[in-house]
Amino acid sequence: MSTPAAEHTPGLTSADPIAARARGLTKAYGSGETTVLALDAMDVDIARGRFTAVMGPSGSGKSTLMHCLAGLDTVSAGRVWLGDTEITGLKDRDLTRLRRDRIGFMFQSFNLIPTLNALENITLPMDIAGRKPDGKWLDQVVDTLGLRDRLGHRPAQLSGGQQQRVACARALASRPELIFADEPTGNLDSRAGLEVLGFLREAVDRLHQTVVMVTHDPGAAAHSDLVLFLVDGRIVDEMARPTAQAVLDRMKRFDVTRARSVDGIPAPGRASGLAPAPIPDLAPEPASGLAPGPDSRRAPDPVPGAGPAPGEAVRSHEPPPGED
Ligand SMILES: Nc1ncnc2c1ncn2[C@@H]1O[C@H](COP(=O)(O)OP(=O)(O)OP(=O)(O)O)[C@@H](O)[C@H]1O
Repeated sequence: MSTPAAEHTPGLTSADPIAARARGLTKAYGSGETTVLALDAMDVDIARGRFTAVMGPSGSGKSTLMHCLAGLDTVSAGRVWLGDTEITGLKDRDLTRLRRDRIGFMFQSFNLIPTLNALENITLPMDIAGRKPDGKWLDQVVDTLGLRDRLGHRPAQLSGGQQQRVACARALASRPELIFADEPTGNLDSRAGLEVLGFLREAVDRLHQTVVMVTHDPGAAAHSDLVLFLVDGRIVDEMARPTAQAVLDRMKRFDVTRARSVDGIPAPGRASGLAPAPIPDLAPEPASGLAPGPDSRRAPDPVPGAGPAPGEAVRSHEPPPGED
């Protein structure tokens, strides 16, 4: 939503400290007649220490927003900050370091390394960065997520829910300023999904982490403190203390609006038959050059569990937290 600075910016009351911020955030894909405006001059503030959900119809720009806030994708216009650091304009190498040190990622496919046990997977991003885990914090994360007796197990020896908990612990382990979760329950049955949402909630309530979660599921969004609703690359509404029913009702209204809009003039950010964006491929420490753009995106790995060998971890299509 592009709002004048003096007005309320979605995601925040004036008293909240800010974990991430975007102003005039614009992302266009393609050029000329085939241009798709995925984000349309968006202003947003992500409150620190809170759980924010991002919802909206398919193609509304949710993943693009997450990628741009996380510095996984370049912006076409506008500015993005992580805390006080402006990330737009950072060199690729600095961006990589910032993501590794300050951001945690959780994705739909857990992206664990099959040959490493749970503990090794959890600490892998820090190992790659040459950082020693904070033992006390790690213990707290492991216990909060109920993984204590599973640390020596490899992913194949864990249930889907346990694997996602390991992915959650990996995102939390370095105590990042901000955790981005893209459909983190998408590959889980409802019980395991609920469990993971409960852990994300606890990460915010007990461990004082900040979580931004993209989801299609009103039930998942109901675990958040605040839901931001996107339509055609703009934030059109927000809902504090959401319930699943209230979120569902709000989403239904978008369907009606969109159906009307399809009959008439297409909305600016409407998809032009393109598939939603897969997670971009990220190299570990790019030697130089440009931040990963849309062309660097690869289709997701179709073979579940067929993750890369340990040495290839950083080339995965869905970057483990801070491991990019
Ligand atoms: N690499 C790309 N090249 C061209 N267009 C893209 C690319 N990535 C995304 N888009 C377009 O940008 C718009 C927003 O996509 P995005 O993936 O952010 O939406 P979304 O809300 O996350 O969708 P979904 O809920 O289906 O995952 C869509 O119209 C999409 O087709």
